[in-house]
Amino acid sequence: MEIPIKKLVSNVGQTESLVGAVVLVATIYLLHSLLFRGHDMSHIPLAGEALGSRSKRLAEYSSRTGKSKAMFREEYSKNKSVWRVQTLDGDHVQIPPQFLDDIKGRKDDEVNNLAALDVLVQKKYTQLDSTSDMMNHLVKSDLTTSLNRINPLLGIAAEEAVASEMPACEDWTAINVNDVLVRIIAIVSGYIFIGPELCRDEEYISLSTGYTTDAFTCVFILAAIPPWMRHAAKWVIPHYYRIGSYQRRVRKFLGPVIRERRAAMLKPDYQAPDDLLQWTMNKAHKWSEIRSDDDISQMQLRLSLAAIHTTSTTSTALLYDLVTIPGLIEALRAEIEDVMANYDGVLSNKALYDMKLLDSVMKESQRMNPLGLTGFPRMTMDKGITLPDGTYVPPHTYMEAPIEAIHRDPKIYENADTFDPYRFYNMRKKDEDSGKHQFVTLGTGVLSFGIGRHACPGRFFAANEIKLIMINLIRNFDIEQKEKGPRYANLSSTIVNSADPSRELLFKRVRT
Ligand code: HEM
Repeated sequence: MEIPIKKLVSNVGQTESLVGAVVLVATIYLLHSLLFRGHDMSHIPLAGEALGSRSKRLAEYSSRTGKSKAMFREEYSKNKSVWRVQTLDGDHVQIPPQFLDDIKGRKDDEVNNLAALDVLVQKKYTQLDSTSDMMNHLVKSDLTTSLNRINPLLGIAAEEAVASEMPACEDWTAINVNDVLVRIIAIVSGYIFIGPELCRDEEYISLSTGYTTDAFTCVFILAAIPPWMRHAAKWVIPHYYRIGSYQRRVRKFLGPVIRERRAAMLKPDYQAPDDLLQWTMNKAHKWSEIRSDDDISQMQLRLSLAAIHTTSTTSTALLYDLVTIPGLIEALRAEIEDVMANYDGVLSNKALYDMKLLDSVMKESQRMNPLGLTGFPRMTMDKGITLPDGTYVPPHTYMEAPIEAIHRDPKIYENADTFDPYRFYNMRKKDEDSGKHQFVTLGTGVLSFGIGRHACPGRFFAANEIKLIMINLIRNFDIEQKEKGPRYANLSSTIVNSADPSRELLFKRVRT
């Protein structure tokens, strides 16, 4: 067959360009791997070494059939010191409980939580901000210290939100409890974050719940593809665009409110609202991170990211646990009625403190079902660190604690795989003075709120919020699992260990 000379010349040209391109890419790749090769971590044992290849280990880590959970538990029981898990984002070093005190005591320029959170939320590609100094300050110094004062408001908010969001349930009714809880928690949190009127606005509910869902869907999609593709890939992920749209919408929603409040604050007799938006406005001038009203609005979105789905998924997991333990709902109802009678029906901070079975069940549920297989994300900074047993962890290494496996450690807990509603209740009874063993108490045995300086500052608020919502659900409804059998399994893959949001529970009203 005759090949036209022109086509031949052009094919040769194309082939040469192709070869040239391949050589160029290969050279860049080689140079990149030589110049920016990760630090040597071969002295740290690798999880799944026996699988033989990186691709097999990655497949196991990201399988959707709970293989990563089994892997974390097995490696945890095998290793005495730190060990590594291979991920698409490099090796993640796992910290056993005996080193947590050492690491939590180190300064932020040695091990840093924000640098690790940036990796966790794929900030390089998503530009997502998780927390900030001012947000921590507001939650610690304004929200938590106000709990005595705002608890009655939180009680009203919880009662109203359960009443408005739960269907009538005159007979047994199947409900996707996670969907309902997300809305209830957005409204109750919003009551304190932006006030009783705005928290019920559908735009606020959509912003405060949707932002996290879209942001984390984007993060999970990005985390599942090789890093070199992420910058390009993000442009075809619809959730990526939505992150920007929430940021624009919150500006439009809260901008006029902030301006109105600021104008009203000039009037001498103005009673400023007692909510987190107002506390942010009052202190904005002291924080360099707040340069405009827009920054104040964006703070509310970031707050939702930290506060709403963490609390709703914790509550969903708790309800899934409650319904599988015969007699537990009745026992909790009896405790609630007793304590309420002692406090003339007022759900004060102290009354909630006295609901010790409820508190114990919440902590046991968190122990059995932490939201992640790992927690306590920390990044080593420029120098790397040497652990108490002499192991060196190089600079810029992502570290975390295998918290699900720690929570099931038989050396820490008797019958660690059994849900014991009275576990922490009994421990608290024996050890009453120390304040230990409460839902909000930190320790190396239950790490769901982290540990140390950067542990969750919102846990006191979350504890009261969950209690108040549970009190309203338990007093008003009988609750059962829809599909009989074992507790609904968690969704588990990579480091995720979330209550399955698609399952239903049955509710029947017992009190009108
Ligand atoms: C049950 C619900 C919640 C869970 C399970 C939870 C869990 C966590 C965890 C694991 C951390 C990281 C701790 C560490 O790295 O050591 C954290 C940090 C944080 N949480 Fe929560 N959280 C919850 C609710 C809340 C709420 C309601 C708020 C706000 C009102 C909040 C605000 C924060 C903030 C600001 C940080 C960053 C702390 C820092 O960087 O120093 N959280 N949370």
